[in-house]
Amino acid sequence: MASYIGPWRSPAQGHLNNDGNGDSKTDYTRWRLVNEEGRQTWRYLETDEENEAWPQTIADKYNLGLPTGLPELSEAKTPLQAAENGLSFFSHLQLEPGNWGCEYGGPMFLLPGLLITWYVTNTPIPPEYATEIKRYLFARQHPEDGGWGLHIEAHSSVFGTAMNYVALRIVGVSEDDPRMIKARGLLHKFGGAIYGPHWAKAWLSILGVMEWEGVNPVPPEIWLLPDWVPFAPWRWWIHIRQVFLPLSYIWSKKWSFPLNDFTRQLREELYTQPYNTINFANHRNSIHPADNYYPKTWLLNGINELLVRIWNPFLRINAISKRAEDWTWELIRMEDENTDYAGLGPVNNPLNMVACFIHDGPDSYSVRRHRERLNDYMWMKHEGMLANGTNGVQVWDTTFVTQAVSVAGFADDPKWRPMLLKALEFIDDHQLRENVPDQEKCYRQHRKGAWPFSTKTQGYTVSDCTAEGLRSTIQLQEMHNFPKLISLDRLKDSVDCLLLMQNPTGGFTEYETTRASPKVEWLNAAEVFGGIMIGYDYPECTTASVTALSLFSKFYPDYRADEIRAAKEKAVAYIKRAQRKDGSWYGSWGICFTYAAMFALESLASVGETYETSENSRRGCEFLIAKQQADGGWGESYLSSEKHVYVQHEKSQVVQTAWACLALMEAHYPHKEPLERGMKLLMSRQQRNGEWLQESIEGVFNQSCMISYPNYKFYWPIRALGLYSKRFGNEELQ
Ligand SMILES: CC(C)=CCC[C@@H](C)[C@H]1CC[C@@]2(C)[C@@H]3CC[C@H]4C(C)(C)[C@@H](O)CC[C@@]45C[C@@]35CC[C@]12C
Repeated sequence: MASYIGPWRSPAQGHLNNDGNGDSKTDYTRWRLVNEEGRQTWRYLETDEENEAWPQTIADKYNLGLPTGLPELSEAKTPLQAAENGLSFFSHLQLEPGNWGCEYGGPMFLLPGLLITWYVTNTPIPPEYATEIKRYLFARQHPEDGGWGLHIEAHSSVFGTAMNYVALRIVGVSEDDPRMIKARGLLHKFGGAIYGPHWAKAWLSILGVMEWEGVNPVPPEIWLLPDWVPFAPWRWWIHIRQVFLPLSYIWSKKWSFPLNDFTRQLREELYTQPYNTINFANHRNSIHPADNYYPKTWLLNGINELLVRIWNPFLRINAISKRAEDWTWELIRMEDENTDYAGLGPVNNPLNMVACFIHDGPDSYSVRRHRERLNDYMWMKHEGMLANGTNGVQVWDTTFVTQAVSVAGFADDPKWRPMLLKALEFIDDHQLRENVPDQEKCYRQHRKGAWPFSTKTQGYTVSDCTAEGLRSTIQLQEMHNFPKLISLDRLKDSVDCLLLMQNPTGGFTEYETTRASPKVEWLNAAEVFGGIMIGYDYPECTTASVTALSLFSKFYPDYRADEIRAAKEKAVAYIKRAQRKDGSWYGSWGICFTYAAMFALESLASVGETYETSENSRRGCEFLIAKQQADGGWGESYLSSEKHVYVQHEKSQVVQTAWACLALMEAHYPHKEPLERGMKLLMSRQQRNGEWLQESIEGVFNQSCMISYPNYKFYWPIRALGLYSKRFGNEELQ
């Protein structure tokens, strides 16, 4: 049977080991994380000379799961000693430009999209990548049923199984491999790939193993709607519109990779009946219940019917389609140029590459630059190679590390100053200094003064990243006397930027102000994600903005004082409205109620509302106290995010214990005993070299998809342990 042999250079056979499952494994001592001004890529050193000349760093070893050789530390007897031991370990993981790096995996639909893109654009996949991608995907296959889900902890679905099956075939795994037989068996039990959601169908059509008739319409003409139309696409949530954009271009062209032996073979594997006998048009709306997290509305189904049965065959006018394609292409080009082809994220970027391949041709600059840039999304870990959810977590992590050191009381200790100075330099380097050219034309939010989530190259404003960048800078420069690398004017720019991000409701969205009514959610075609069509108010983004603005006004009370006061008042009113009857807040970006409680209670405290003075603060604390487990810890399942109710995790989690304790301490919760028990749990899970081990997944997006924040297990416990000692003294716990 045919199987795909990629256009790769021959595998570096001498460097392949066996991973114990019969699969080959690269030599992990040859991998290096290259970090050029925050741009992170992994390199495999082919020759022994190179390998000797360029030793692995501790961070390389740690990220790869190799022994770091870091020593055992003297046993921590107090929370402060535990915080210091934690920082001691974590400081070794700082990278040369001053940031911290980490995996940002979790979603199981990113890597297949990248692989399909590489395949259809004839991009060589380095053999060491292929070997490690194989290992990662098999490591993440559910052993019970052979499938994959939406994210690493999710139940198997058609989306996860069909896409990852294809991914493994692209990297050269035989269809006769017993694990593939099992996966295919499950896929067939689900009814085959025709029961996948919209995005799966679109990717498979691009690869040429599904027909475009099976994909609900993605008409580029919608981009020609005047801007005043309440549901015009520029008003949609940024990730959805930036994915819809290249997809609409590709859909309009009905572009598919030309059939070859490999894709012909895949067509036989993905379905339960011969490919030529499938009426794909009848399956546009076929979706397995395992994938149907958010069923499409009758309105969207009705629109799709009209588009397919009337508009497409009879009313679609070539001249208008051409204008729409030209305009979508112009927007794709602007996104690529504004991000130096790094893109907003790991779904729109590969799709943009396919669009460039179609428009500019295989050897164009745009395709070549995308080819280089897609590597920015790849990450190596002990299980193999995966695709990250962004091109890194650089700014976000670095700001929280500096804050943890400050809150824990270590920032004035000369021992930590070189580390902090480098971190400040990184934060300085990645503040966004200019708006993008033609900001209005490409519908971008103001960004001068903002901080992004990852790097300045990606360059998208994120409200809470801006807030945290501002906060870290003020802490280091004003409270701990670090050099003023970031001028007051630049701090003012970031405040201006934040103020521009507030919605009339008082709340803050993450990337942009809300541009449309929640009714646009009726047009959500994704099926696997909820709350994705517009930018909503988020408690985390709002509370982080309030906390940062409060700190800014403390040091610079005269700058836009009335506007900041008014913005904070409106924001606090929103935070109180968003609080549920039981005292909790639903967290959208971390799991879940525990995460939101930390940001909410801290922001209330920043405006003087604490347990003693505020009913909202009190209710927030009581909610958390009721969730503390017998072992002193807190643990919340990712199912909270999906179900919108608190779901207890079977085991207390270090990260959530730190969040809950920080929330209570920031709110000045008056009883020490629950906090002491929380500290004991954090200390009991710490290893002798100061590290904490990975537990369950920490982050989420779109309510259903989980995403990893591995550095949370370091800086949140350090911050909590340190703050505890500040509040209650440096005594041994009984
Ligand atoms: C196109 C789709 C549906 C998937 C691609 C993934 C992205 C939607 C998300 C991957 C990273 C996210 C989660 C990103 C990460 C940081 C958060 C945050 C913690 C700063 C949060 O407080 C505000 C929102 C975030 C920016 C995020 C939004 C969604 C992602 C880009």
